[in-house]
Amino acid sequence: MNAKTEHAVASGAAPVHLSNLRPRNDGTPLKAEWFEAMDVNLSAAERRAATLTTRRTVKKAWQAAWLIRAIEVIDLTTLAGDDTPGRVRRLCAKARHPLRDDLVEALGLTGRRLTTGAVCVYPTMVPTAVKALEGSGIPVASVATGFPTGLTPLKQRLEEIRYAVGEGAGEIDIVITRAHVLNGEWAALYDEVAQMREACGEAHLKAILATGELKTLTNVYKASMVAMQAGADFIKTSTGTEAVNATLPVSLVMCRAIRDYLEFTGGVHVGFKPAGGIRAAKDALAWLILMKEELGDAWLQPDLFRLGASALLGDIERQLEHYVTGRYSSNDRHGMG
Ligand SMILES: O=C[C@H](O)COP(=O)(O)O
Repeated sequence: MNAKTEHAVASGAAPVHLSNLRPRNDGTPLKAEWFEAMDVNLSAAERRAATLTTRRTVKKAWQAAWLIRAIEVIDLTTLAGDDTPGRVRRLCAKARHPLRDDLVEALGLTGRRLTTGAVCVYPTMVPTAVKALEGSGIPVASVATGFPTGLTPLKQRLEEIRYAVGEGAGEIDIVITRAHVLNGEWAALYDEVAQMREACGEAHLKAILATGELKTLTNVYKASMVAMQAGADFIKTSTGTEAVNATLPVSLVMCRAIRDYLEFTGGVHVGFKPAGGIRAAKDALAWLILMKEELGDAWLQPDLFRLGASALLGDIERQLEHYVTGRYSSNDRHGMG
């Protein structure tokens, strides 16, 4: 790599300051007038989403810089029934050192802090992750509230949040009750998310809408708005277990809701997290383009944007290796994530 491209990689992915977190979203009272008349046009959303990746392409050095940024916003995730402390420790080691040393050096990033945005695990794995990430500044995110369906009594769901926070999780990924959306029970949805936010204390709350189960994009918009009014710091597409997980049209609608909320509140920034099935580096680029086009550069930082993914990092590393060496290596050279 020559000096010019090295500079593009290094400067395109400026260091991220985790201590500089955004203020929490305090929410608002439930305001149905902000969403009740909304009717999202499905084909218009699909058309706009399809043009995003064709109108803007990211090439060579800038692509490498964007992939570095993608690494910095990954919530590196393991949410499997056979998770063990050993697997979580290996994932945390990968979060601390997401790229091989030879690639870091070839990309001109030696000495620069490079980690994933967070590590995301089940509640009982939080203590292991907290210990493994000690001193790294990488937050531990925990799913909670009966993930992935949320169909346990509210009392238990709130207790689960308090448990994860008590064990050191700085971020809580909650799931909503889909039935509240499907039945138009907006006050019930608002109350549920508001109680969950309260149970989070200082921890940031990401509200998983499970958009693949909400039937319409209009429901996605309304659920997004209600979750933000109830104080969600992030809205997140999916658990990774729905039949349909993160898609660009759904993400577009959620970004528009974030933009409207910013405008209605006079400046409250809410983050966005697509998750589920995001495995290819080119998908990560598509979502970064969406954020830049729809919400602007502030949403290219980990305090306002995360990619929830268990298997994306391996492909990003593979693409960066190709950028540096001109060759592809086999998938099994790129370990967890
Ligand atoms: O929240 C993150 C998702 O569970 C990850 O889904 P994935 O395993 O399809 O990447």
